[in-house]
Amino acid sequence: MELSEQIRQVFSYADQHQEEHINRLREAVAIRSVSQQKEFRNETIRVVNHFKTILESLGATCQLRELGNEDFPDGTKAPLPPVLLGQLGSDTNKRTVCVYGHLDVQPALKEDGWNTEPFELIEKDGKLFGRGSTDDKGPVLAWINMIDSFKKCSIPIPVNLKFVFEGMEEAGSIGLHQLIKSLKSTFLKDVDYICISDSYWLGLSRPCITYGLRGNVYFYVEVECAKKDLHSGVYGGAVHEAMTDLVYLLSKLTDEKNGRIAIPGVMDQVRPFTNEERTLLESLDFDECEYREEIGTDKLRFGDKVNILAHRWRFPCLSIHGIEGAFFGPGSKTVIPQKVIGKFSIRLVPDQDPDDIAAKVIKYLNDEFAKLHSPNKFKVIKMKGSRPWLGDTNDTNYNAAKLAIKNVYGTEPDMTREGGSIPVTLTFQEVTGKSVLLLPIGSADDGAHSQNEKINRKNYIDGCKVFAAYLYFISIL
Ligand SMILES: C[C@H](N)C(=O)N[C@@H](Cc1c[nH]cn1)C(=O)O
Ligand SMILES: [Zn+2]
Ligand SMILES: [Zn+2]
Repeated sequence: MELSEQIRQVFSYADQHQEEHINRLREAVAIRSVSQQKEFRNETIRVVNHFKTILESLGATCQLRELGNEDFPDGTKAPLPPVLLGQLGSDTNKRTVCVYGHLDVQPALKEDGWNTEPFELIEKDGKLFGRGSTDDKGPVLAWINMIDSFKKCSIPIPVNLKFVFEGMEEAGSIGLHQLIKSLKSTFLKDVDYICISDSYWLGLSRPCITYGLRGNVYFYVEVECAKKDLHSGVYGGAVHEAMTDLVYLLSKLTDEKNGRIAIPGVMDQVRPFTNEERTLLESLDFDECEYREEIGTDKLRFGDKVNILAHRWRFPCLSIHGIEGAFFGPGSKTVIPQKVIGKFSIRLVPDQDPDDIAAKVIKYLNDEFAKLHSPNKFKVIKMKGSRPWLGDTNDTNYNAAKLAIKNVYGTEPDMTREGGSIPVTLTFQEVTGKSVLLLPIGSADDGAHSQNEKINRKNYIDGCKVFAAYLYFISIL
């Protein structure tokens, strides 16, 4: 099925106005909307207002929905950024597509190993470097560039659009689930399809459609041994050190030889791996060597494509992220930290449930701590949880996306799952009863959450075309 001449005009406009579209990304990247750090909360609020102004300038009607405060473990509070709801078009003869995206980003400091300032968009060799360039400000702006291109060409957008843009996704989408539920019979009532662009291609050149996400459950393990940090020459040998207890506990989370999760019962709800899944994974265009090189490692846990992809997407994994309170700077400080907080999370797959997994983790760590007979204060806290999601790939939403990709890239997309989490995806599906599609535009090597995050100029500009073509096919299928 071919595109109309009008959609081709929109494509030409996007090609000819690349610099304007890149400037939009430059402005957005410059807003330090780091949702996990309280000190940037004003910036997460500012970014939502920034996108409201852009949407309104394109003719959308917008409203901000307040979500109240975030409560922190230390008893403090901070206001949550509002959620931006937008609407463009209300023609009852057209279908309505709801686009979700997030405007917050992961933390980033130049000292983490960035080659450039993370909150300054810098182009080098066709790559646009900057925090949020691919996750998720770039893809959200590709939707906006698409609208701008239709408007400037005076071509009607073939569907009605609704937007749900939030500023807390990287911090677990606090409060958003309740809001989505409350919008069921109002804002979301007439939505026919939902589309999210917040995942990545499997490789560097072949586009994908994503139909599955892992969930996530995040834990803090606190151990406290003293009322202040201690000199290890003066107190070492006399105290039960908090760090020693914590390192022991963290070492008990996975099996030391193969890295499997060692918490009893955690694997019970994982669906069996079928031959059909194996065949699907075998068919995908994925280069193990390219993946290994991108990571910068000589050896992965598995040497073959099927196992690598299965363990990225459809089996759970446990990652230890850091230790708050531990000495980490250069030099050889001889300190015994007073209190340390180990941070780890487990990515979840169907049919695991975050609350059930949390209960198992908390019991296990309490049992292991009891074995130490330590006098230290000990606490395990479940911080946030999100459920895994699987979509149905054989409906108009997915067919429109497949045709859009075929028309923009001249190739069929790979059908992939994603190992990351977008907490609100399943909530959208359950509340609306409508199809949710993940339509990534970024490449596998974009480095979301990592140093030197980027989006390729070509992916950013072509993303706008994919979205235009997708809406066209939604309107005619
Ligand atoms: C896939 C998406 N772009 C993403 O990066 N999601 C985050 C969301 C998150 C943060 N904490 C828990 N979930 C992710 O998968 O880490
Ligand atoms: Zn992210
Ligand atoms: Zn994201």
